[in-house]
Amino acid sequence: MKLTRPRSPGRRAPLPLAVPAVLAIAFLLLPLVGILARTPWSDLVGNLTDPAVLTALRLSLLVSFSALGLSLLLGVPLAWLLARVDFPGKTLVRSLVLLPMVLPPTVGGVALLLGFGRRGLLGPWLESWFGITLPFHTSGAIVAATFVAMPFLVISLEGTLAGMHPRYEETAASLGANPIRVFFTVTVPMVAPGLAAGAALTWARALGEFGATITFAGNLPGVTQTLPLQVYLLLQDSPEAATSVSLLLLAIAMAVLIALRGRWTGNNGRATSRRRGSAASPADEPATAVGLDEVDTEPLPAPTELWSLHAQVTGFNRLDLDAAPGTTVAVVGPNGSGKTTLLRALLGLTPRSRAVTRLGEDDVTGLPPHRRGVSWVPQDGALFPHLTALGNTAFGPRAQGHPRARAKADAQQWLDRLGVGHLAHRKPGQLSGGQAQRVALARALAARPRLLLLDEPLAALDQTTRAHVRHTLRHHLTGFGGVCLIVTHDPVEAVSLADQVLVLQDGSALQYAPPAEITRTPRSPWVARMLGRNAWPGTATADGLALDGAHPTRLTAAEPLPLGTQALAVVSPEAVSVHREQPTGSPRNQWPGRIAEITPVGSRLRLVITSDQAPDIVAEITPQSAADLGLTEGTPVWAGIKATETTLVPV
Ligand SMILES: Nc1ncnc2c1ncn2[C@@H]1O[C@H](COP(=O)(O)OP(=O)(O)OP(=O)(O)O)[C@@H](O)[C@H]1O
Repeated sequence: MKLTRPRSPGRRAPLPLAVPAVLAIAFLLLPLVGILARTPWSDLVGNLTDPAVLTALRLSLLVSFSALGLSLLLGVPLAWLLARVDFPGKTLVRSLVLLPMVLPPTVGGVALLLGFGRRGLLGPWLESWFGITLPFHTSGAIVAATFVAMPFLVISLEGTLAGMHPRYEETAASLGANPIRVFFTVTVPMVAPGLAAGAALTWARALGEFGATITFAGNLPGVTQTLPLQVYLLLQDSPEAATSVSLLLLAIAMAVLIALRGRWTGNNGRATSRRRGSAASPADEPATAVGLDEVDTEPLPAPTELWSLHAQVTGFNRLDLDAAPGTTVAVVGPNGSGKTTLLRALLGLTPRSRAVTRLGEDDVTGLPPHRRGVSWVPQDGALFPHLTALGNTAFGPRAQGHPRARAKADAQQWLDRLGVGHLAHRKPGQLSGGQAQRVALARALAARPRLLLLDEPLAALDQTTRAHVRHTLRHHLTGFGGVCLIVTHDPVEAVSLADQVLVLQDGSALQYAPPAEITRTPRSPWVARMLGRNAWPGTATADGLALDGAHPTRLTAAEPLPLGTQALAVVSPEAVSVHREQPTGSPRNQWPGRIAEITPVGSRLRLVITSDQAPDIVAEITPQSAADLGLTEGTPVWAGIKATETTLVPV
């Protein structure tokens, strides 16, 4: 059955736009139709196989491919520089690159004469030092073609490079690849579509070059007379032959455009990884919890090497961090508190924070990222889209100099351990979110790091998958002999994965303690709220806390602090009792309020109670109690907290 694309409503072109648009098409088409209409088809073969035409064709191919080669040699580094490095005068350099595209080619030719001609600025030097004379020489035609064509390569590639997120290259460096290796094994393959598009356009432009060539290199048959120059000559003596050669050039130009198909305009399906969580082919298995756990049976080897972490961080982050081998540290903190900056400082990737870092006995502070032994898994995994899961995982061992076969065997082992060995041949775009996370972790571990940095490893996963991948992660981190830092916004992740929790605020460590201690005595309202607890700041009184803020409330606690101590009153939501009437008796702290929100949390309901007399109170009750009390949003209630359930934490 033939499927037709449904017409979207309201897409009909308005007449005032449609008419000039059709005229524009006719305007572009008519000259081309003219060539087709006037081509002497019977003499076509004869015209195109004329020795002079063949010589010009050969020369054109030589010149255009040489110009392409020269453009690649010079233009690729230039595009990289423009896309990746900030330097003074960058805008000027970019304008300079664009100039030959807008300059009349004959003016370009004159400029080349004045630069490289016999009497130009550089010409005499070229002649006396290297014996090179560009004008009236094939090399001159190549220079002219390069001058006008190279901008196409630079502009196209710069756009592609700018669209490629640097985290791929940074991840590659963290796996041990030096900058040259990163460029050739990650950057170039990932920008290949843009590079190919730019190269094809550059070649086509060089093939069609006329004005700069005739002005700078002259029109010498067999030396500088390329096809376009020959068309110009033929037009005077033999217009029919000129039409035939024009047709040939037209066919070549059309072939290039058809091969590019929209890549020039950016619809090139750039080599970026697909969104996580969506399977690519019907053969893809869904990332079901069952699927994930069933394959997760491979036992882990005991860590063979142990690496502690000692870091003194200055700059935006100001903290000292010490962790024993095998410790998993959850890094938590509000947005902008410096979690990612801390990770990047440990990788040596940011000047915003500097980390004096010791891993085991080795000081890695002065080492470039690829020699630190610090593996980084960025938020989306940043799997290289052009490599299979196996290729991705073998990347680290290969970068560290292991032979291909051994690197692959090693990679397969790691994939097996993480339960994704059967997906080794898949490209990242064909993996589900959970599978991709496991491959990213396998890749990081296969690089045998001394410090592992995971930036929100589970953020992109849905709740069910997250629970299972978390379980796997915990399992696999037990076999890791270095320190692992996990940035997370998820309290469950922090508490269940980590041995220590590092709480950051404005770049500094607010608290660094085991999860149980953080849960029991959070040192900031933010952490308490993140962990789902009530935390109200205030000043210690004789029997509790005078709460800060607009509420004149005093809170009674069973174990008061010395008078005047600044402290947080921490109360777990389960300890808040909710009543429809003012409770008599037990709770020492009780306030009237209203239910502002009801949200399910697992098998319980979380209530937010607002009150004129106290800060917002979070309570957790069973759905049965909520039903018995007839609670809905807006219901007036009384909240009660026993003095024994109130912990005071000095801040
Ligand atoms: N390249 C940069 N140049 C200048 N400031 C930056 C740069 N990168 C981050 N910042 C700033 O540094 C601070 C810390 O940023 P960072 O990304 O480390 O925070 P974060 O804790 O990871 O935040 P989030 O939870 O939102 O990811 C923020 O105020 C941010 O705006």
